Amino acid sequence: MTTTYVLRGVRPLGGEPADVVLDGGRITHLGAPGSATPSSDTDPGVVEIDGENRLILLPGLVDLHTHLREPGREDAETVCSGTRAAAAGGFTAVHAMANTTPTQDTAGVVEQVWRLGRDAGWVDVRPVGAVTVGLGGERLAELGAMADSAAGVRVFSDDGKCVHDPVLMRRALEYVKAFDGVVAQHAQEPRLTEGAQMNEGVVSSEVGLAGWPAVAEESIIARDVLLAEHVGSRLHVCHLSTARSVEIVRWAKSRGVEVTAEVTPHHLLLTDERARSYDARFKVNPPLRTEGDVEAVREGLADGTIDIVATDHAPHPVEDKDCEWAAAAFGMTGLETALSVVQATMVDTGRMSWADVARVLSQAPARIGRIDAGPAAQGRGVGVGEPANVTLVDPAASRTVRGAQQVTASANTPLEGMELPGVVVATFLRGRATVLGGVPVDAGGEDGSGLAGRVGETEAVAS
Ligand SMILES: NC(=O)N[C@@H](CC(=O)O)C(=O)O
Ligand SMILES: [Zn+2]
Ligand SMILES: [Zn+2]
Repeated sequence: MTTTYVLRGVRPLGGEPADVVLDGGRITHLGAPGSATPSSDTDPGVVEIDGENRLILLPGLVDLHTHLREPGREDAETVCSGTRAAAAGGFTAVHAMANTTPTQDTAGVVEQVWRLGRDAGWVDVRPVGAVTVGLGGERLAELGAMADSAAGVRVFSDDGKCVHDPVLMRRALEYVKAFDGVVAQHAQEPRLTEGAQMNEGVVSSEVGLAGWPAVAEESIIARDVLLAEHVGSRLHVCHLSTARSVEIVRWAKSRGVEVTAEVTPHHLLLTDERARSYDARFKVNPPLRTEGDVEAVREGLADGTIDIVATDHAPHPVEDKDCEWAAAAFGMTGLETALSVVQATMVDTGRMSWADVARVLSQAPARIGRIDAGPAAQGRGVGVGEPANVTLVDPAASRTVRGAQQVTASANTPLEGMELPGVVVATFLRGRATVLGGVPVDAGGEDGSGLAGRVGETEAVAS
């Protein structure tokens, strides 16, 4: 039995209140409050949720940059735990980065990750394919075979490492054109960042940690937009973090280069001042930058120079983070807090509307990853007839972030103890609830069979 969900008095994209019905995996009704006819009084297959004219209905969030760690580092995260965390954060699709062990550089490995995602049933998992064999930066991986596999790879990245050889980068850009793919570059000139631990600047010299100059990122982005223009291909810039990176992308777009760019929630919120604590939760690649950089990435996101927010969710086990700064791993979790950080930095500051949030966290990432078409389309909005991939958010609620209480298997959040606005109340994947009452629904598989007995939680939402 599948459940019909009637969402009463919800605000699609933050607009006027409406009634929305999710039935048979699709949005079947969107009308004025009171217009939805299915009722739980007369039909046991109907669950009603009261949005109280406050809850915001967004298209399911799509992450272009997630590290799920499986295969190889299941102690940090698995496809199941990571995608469950994604659903809790309001996501219905994630792109799983290729820096696994073994590397996602063959059709076999990307199909394995894709299958694990499908069996877990929390979100659609779109594996990213490695650009080079083993992320070694020497030989192109089998890009075509990964594109043609069941996983249907469209995004290719050596993330964690930079494709620094310009000849290889050029070949990759040329190659992916054949299947409308995109190369997502981790822009880090390796020679300029040898031994680097944090942003190079006033703070790094004061705390005595080796600095990582902004130009190490900017020089690669500048080179890559020129290469993308030269070969007429699509380039995506991962986790852009400096003011001049924004300037370069703005310039490239003004020339018509097919470049897109992402910023992470942590680069929208935090600065390198955090490194003064020597707390390795703030150690990340690229590093947290300066106040001026934070202002520039916010401005770039608001004016469309930066296309999307991507989490770069990078879980690490406690022994790899709770140690001396220099010995700690780079990376922070982000799936469960991304939407709240965007609300805090962009919506509550008046820089962006909720429709803009839908664009940068769902529609644009779905388009870049080419998952905005086909039967399992994502990021298409909340119109009648669209697949029922939607997220219900309470913008007036807030919570205090506790890494140990998050759904992800790792606790390395840089937001520990921070109070953030916005709570994901419910997430639906093709009409099946993956999260209800703010809690993941352990349904398992596409049939939603696990939903029986969970209706009580739904009533808690409605009351
Ligand atoms: N962002 C990080 O600091 N770490 C990422 C790699 C990456 O995104 O470059 C990881 O895989 O841990
Ligand atoms: Zn990276
Ligand atoms: Zn990453």
